[in-house]
Amino acid sequence: MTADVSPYDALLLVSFGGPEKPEDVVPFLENVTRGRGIPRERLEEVGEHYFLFGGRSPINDQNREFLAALREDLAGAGIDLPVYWGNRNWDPYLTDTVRQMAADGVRRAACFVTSAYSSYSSCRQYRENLFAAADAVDGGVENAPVLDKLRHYFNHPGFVEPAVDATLAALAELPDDVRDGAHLAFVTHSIPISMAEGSGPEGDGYVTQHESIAREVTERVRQETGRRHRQALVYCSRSGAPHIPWLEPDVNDHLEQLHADGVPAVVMVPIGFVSDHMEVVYDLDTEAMATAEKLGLPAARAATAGVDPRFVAAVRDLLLERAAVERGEDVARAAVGDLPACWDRCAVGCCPNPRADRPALAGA
Ligand SMILES: CC1=C(CCC(=O)O)c2cc3nc(cc4[nH]c(cc5[nH]c(cc1n2)c(C)c5CCC(=O)O)c(CCC(=O)O)c4C)C(CCC(=O)O)=C3C
Ligand SMILES: [Fe+2]
Repeated sequence: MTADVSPYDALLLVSFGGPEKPEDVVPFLENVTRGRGIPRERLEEVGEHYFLFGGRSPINDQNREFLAALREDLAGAGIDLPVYWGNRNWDPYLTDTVRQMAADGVRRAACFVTSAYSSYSSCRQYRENLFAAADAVDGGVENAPVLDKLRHYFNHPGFVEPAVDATLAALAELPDDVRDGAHLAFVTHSIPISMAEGSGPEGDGYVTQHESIAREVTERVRQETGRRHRQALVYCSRSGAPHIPWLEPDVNDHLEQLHADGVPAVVMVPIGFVSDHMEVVYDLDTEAMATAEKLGLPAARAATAGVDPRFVAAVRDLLLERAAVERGEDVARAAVGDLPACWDRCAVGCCPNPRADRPALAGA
């Protein structure tokens, strides 16, 4: 593949956003949960997670690092392309960034979202955010840059290989006498079951995609260690009203169960997340680690992809792949595991909005 990025003249990093100081926490939570029926007690509890870390989420700094790494990677490959960054829930907001892109004369940008899987929250909602940002440009969507969302990358080798190495490193942290019997707990964000059922073009995409990668990482770990560790997909960060069912088991309940079953140790592998943001440093490193400690269950947590050079290079690969597709060329799409590489444009009914039909970009 050549380093031809045409028809793109910019890359846009799209992320969730997070608060940076204590005064930001409540307005940030209001942005996230506007119109979503999250109980007040849950918001107060989550606010406390942020206050425990000084009112500052790590996510924006992680995106700044990722941006710097991306720019370096592109420059190193001889690609001269401006890289922008915009968030759904906090400054820099996508609407401001897309306005700036329009003012800078950007015509067509490839968008990389810091969320690897299908679901309303992790895909269509970002597509709605992209539409709203384009629509907020003077003159509306017609005058805004064309925004193409790059395909899901949960099964891109640049995302999976760092997870394998991180799992091996976490296993190595466990005491020698419990390592071989350790279970792997692959962790991702819980979502409402109705949202999970509607995810992806055929439904159940969220769980199916995670399960595929959990199996692939487990198999690659076996190839390295000669051990087939038992594994399960479990969930963190359940929100919403208690009467609405969300994906289970919760990681803490899972740890209790492992302990009750006599499992000697566990490695938590947060395959649902691309960096060590609040869900990871609070829900796993703080809360789930406390559960493991209380149980006397040796536990280690695998690192997320973060700025691993292979993950950063995966963004370049996805950009060049999509650019070639848009130029009408044949491309080989990198993918590992038992699912094929994902589609470029989401199907019409993919990951429906549970509340309202809002316009979204980057669909068929
Ligand atoms: C699938 C998924 C991902 C992974 C994909 C992706 O990355 O997009 C994700 C990531 C994140 N979620 C984050 C934070 C929050 N998520 C919330 C609430 C919710 N998340 C949901 C789903 C997801 N969330 C859902 C269905 C809700 C209920 C409300 C709604 O229907 O939207 C709430 C409200 C309080 C609460 O109820 O927990 C907060 C504060 C942060 C920032 C962390 C930081 O600050 O470091 C990140 C990266
Ligand atoms: Fe979330």
